Amino acid sequence: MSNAFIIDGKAFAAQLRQRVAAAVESFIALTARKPGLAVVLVGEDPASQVYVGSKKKATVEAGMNSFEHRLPASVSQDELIALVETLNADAAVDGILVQLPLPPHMDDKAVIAAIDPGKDVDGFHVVNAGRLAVGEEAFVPCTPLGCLMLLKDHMGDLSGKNAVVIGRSNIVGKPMAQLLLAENCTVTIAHSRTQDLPDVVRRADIVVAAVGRAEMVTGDWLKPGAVVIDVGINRLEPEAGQSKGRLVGDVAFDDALRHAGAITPVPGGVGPMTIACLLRNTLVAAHRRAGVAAPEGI
Ligand SMILES: NC(=O)C1=CN([C@@H]2O[C@H](COP(=O)(O)OP(=O)(O)OC[C@H]3O[C@@H](n4cnc5c(N)ncnc54)[C@H](OP(=O)(O)O)[C@@H]3O)[C@@H](O)[C@H]2O)C=CC1
Ligand SMILES: Nc1nc(=O)c2c([nH]1)NC[C@@H]1CN(c3ccc(C(=O)N[C@@H](CCC(=O)O)C(=O)O)cc3)C=[N+]21
Repeated sequence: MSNAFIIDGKAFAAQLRQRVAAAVESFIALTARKPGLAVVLVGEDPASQVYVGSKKKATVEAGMNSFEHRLPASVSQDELIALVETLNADAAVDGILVQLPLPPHMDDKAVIAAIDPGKDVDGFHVVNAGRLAVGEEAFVPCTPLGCLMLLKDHMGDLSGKNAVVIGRSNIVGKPMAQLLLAENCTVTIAHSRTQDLPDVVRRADIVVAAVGRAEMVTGDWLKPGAVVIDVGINRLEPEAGQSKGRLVGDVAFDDALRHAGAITPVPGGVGPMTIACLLRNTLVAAHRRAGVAAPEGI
């Protein structure tokens, strides 16, 4: 089999960000204010600091206000919730993102529950998860939304396709499965207790890997021609003489290339789409709060 098509998430994300930036200009002309995204980072986790930095840069580049709140890891859950409530009440804030994971003394669920569902641009609040599950308009988590955009762009109609989602987290696997189901796929959700995972994956026309295990999915697991979306972000140990290890996905990329029909790379695949979809959700939140129609097809 010839080499798979490489789905360029970075390029798709750049185009989406341009559409968002154009829509931001129209929003400002209409309402005389900028959409605003508040990002809350608790603690000093270096990977989280990098993500928050790139979110801020992308937000400002799209013409939106970025409000960054960095709190020490020692902050209490009540103090964090008090900050979230201040942001809920702040008219300049359209979207609120509390960077996960939170320090161990905090309960993610309680903090997410404090976010106004209308400002929950991560789509993590139970109200948004419930709306997605029953097919009502919802804020959809950015990573699965970005994966779905790439799939539809590459494949067109997804009706009747066999889709296997590996991973069942509330932020990636479960909402990804809901989105694929809404597109009329036949969806299987695999996880750490799944038996014969390679055989399950071999039946899939679409594979979404969201596990967090470096290069777990190998080429021989794939049905020839399958479309593979690799959500995993795993940092390998540095090689001799290097300070940083390589970033790899949950799929053994070079091996999968020889079996898949198409595949997203890591980096440059799903990651940039997550950030672009965060801007997209913030734009939509701003329109809803202002009571004006959001542009079509964003
Ligand atoms: N590109 C991006 O924008 C983003 C990337 N990520 C990355 O995606 C990956 C997944 O993230 P997230 O969903 O938050 O991770 P979680 O750790 O919350 O979930 C991992 C899932 O994988 C399952 N799993 C673990 N081991 C196996 C195994 N051996 N076989 C089958 N399933 C297994 C777990 O099963 P069980 O439920 O049974 O424990 C769980 O459902 C990570 O690498 C993360 O860094 C995450 C968010 C955004
Ligand atoms: N409340 C919350 N919302 C999130 O959306 C959220 C979160 N918490 N916690 C952490 C995860 C992870 N995540 C990523 C975003 C962008 C890239 C990304 O842009 N990756 C680049 C590479 C980046 C690099 O080089 O390190 C790429 O794949 O090309 C990756 C991962 C969002 N997350």
